[in-house]
Amino acid sequence: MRVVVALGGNALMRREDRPDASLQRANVMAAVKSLAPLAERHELIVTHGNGPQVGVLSLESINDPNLTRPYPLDTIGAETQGMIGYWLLQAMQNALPGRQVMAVINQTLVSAVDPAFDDPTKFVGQVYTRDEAERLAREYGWRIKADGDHWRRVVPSPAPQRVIETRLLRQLVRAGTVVICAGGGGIPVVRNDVGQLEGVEAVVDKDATAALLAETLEADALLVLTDVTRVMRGFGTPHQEEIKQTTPHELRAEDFPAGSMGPKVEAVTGFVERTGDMAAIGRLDQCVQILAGTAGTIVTPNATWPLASTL
Ligand SMILES: Nc1ncnc2c1ncn2[C@@H]1O[C@H](COP(=O)(O)OP(=O)(O)O)[C@@H](O)[C@H]1O
Ligand SMILES: NC(=O)OP(=O)(O)O
Repeated sequence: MRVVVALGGNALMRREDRPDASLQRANVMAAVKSLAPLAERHELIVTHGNGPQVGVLSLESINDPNLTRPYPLDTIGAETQGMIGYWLLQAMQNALPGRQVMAVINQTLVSAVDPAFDDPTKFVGQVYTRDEAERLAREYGWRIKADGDHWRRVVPSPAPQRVIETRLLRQLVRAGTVVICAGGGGIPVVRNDVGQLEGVEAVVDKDATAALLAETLEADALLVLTDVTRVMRGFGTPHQEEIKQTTPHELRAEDFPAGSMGPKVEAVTGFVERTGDMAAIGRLDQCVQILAGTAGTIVTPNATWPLASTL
């Protein structure tokens, strides 16, 4: 099977964690321990989030007295691909001796007139109190939004239209390489007036790019891996209930929050609708069981889809 997994930002660094490299590397090693059995049995493509890390590197750049202007977000996105990609690459190589593993820096085409540029929704960086966030917004010109009980910086997150390097990625996968790519949803780029690629100030949603990549690379399954066992109906209410197996039709009848579960549900729903294959959302450490259909929220084209026999 060919499997695309999207590794949640939470798996690498929780919002409230200190951003020390040692902590993130330990989290990456734990993630890879869970993913290695999938890579042993299947063609594996790994994408990862970068929201917390973009915030850290952006603040460093803002506070660098030697810079005339802070680094733009496309450049910071590339930095996070290099940094997280390197951690994942090394951990995968150590876990899978004899397997070819490659981490690539790559770009995702977005529309320069995507409405997301006027309505930032992607949370980046750490959490603040409302007062702190408002002070930073005034000082740095940030847009901020409530994230649960906290406040965070938000940046535009335009829809991914195409992963620029798709053909090369396909060749790597066909050659048996475990491919780490489209980190942070891919470096956001547009085509300028003369047809040249150019970076833009944005952070693409990695779940949305993972779904696009899964479709274009003809994956058999898309796994969106995060820190919750299953998607819940009535999340956070006394009546919340886990969704075990569902269909795009059923999921589209529910409401999920824009900054967290919403993009994941949209990604899996869209993939299943467009391809007729399976997708799932669940906990990283249960990825093997999720692929077998025995854990997570499994999304199939219809309720009678023959899960066990197909997987
Ligand atoms: N209906 C829901 N079911 C389960 N989790 C939900 C739901 N709505 C919101 N969440 C929240 O979504 C979070 C996962 O989204 P997010 O923090 O963006 O993940 P990641 O950083 O791993 O990509 C969970 O930790 C949970 O708090
Ligand atoms: N780029 C992105 O979607 O990152 P997170 O998963 O950390 O939000």
